[in-house]
Amino acid sequence: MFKKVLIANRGEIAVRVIRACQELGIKTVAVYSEADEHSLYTTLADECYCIGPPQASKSYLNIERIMTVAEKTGVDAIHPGYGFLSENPKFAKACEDRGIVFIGPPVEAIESMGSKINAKRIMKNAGVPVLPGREDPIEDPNEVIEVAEEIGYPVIIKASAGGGGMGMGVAYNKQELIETIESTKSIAQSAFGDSTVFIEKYLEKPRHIEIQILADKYGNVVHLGDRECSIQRRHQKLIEEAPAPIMTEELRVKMGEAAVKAAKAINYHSAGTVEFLYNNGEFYFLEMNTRVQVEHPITEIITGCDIVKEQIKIAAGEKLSFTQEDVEIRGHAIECRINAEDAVNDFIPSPGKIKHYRSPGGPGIRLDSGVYGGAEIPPYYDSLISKLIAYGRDRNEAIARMKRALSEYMILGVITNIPFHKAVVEEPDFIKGNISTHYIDDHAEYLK
Ligand SMILES: Nc1ncc2cc(-c3cccc4ccccc34)c(N3CC[C@@H](N)C3)nc2n1
Ligand SMILES: [Ca+2]
Repeated sequence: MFKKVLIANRGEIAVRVIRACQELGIKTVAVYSEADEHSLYTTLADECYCIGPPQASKSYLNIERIMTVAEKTGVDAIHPGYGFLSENPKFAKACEDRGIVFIGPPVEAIESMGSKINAKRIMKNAGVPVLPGREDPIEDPNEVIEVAEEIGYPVIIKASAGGGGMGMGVAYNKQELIETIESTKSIAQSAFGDSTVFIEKYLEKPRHIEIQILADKYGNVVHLGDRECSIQRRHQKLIEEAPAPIMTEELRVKMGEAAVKAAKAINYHSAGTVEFLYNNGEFYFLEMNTRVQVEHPITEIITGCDIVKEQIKIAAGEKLSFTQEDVEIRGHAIECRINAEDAVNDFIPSPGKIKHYRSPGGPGIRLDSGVYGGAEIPPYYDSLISKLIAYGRDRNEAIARMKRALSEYMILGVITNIPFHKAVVEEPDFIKGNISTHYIDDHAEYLK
């Protein structure tokens, strides 16, 4: 097992990884920018080093500075968390070149899943259901018009180097298709330096259901069930839950098998998530995320599995200590992402100093927080303050506990989206489980 690990991240996920390391008896090294000098995670780590000014490009995205600290402190491994360098193959490679274990998947897996066209082609060949369309780059618009007519409008044009909703355009007819190809190509070129785009059938109101995977370095792959992540705004998830309200035992087995097949197809190891679109009974591969995700705690709570500890053990060369038969889903968990943003004012970020802070608690409540009373929320990074998770024996109990915890949670000094979350957990459609990726748009009036 590792003796010392560097956490190349900040905020609540840095706290989360430090906690997992402490439980495994591993020493921790934190890195921080000048904006995070007095943050919670730096006080919990055994050692901490400043790696630069607040701008992410000069700190949390600066591979050389992180490597310098890693080598100076003699760490055995680096955990990238999520975001920042977590899905950057160059970072994973830089670790390996220095004999430092990257706590994540093989470099090749990060690379292949980073190309959405490549990922789709691999999954289709592996027998994983994919949306109708083509898995090769669009060259000749006329040929694409034929494909669009074959699969039927509406169609969606997606950037292969995109992901998480960046670089997508929907076309409802031939005219729009030609325009959408051009506009998506130019966005892709300027955003990712790669104008490769592809076409697929557009689903009007799908649900976003994802499967959590754990795979060791010896070919053992298990899934830890499903999560519903449809309540998003501009591709930023706000509320996630496990299991998905529409999930049945039979569908979970089918989606779980597809996700395990996907992981095996790319010789995956570590924690990973296979994202699917679900549409009246059918599900289709969307993307594979080669990192631990923000919403991993809801899966931890209903399975009893510590995903971050499993990741560390896998990276250290241990075999999975359980099989698929051992995985049991019990109860229901909901996560609300608590952001320093003003939901009433178009969700604009609201950085600043937390003047008063009182955490919720009691039965079924878990709070993964990156802050404390008096902490500064900097404007340089995403606005996530903490994740409030409520567990119940069933979905109604989880909702009742979330409602209670949201009313207990007090954060004064910055504006948060707690009022938004309170409105959602009382909204009739949400309570009935009638949610899709258009939930927020469809309930904008109610959620004001
Ligand atoms: N063929 C087809 N049909 C409908 C889709 C709808 C979305 C989508 C669009 C808007 C919000 C979403 C929220 C969760 C999941 C997907 C979405 C979508 N996304 C959004 C982010 C990226 N993961 C892909 N791809 C789609 N692809
Ligand atoms: Ca993704």
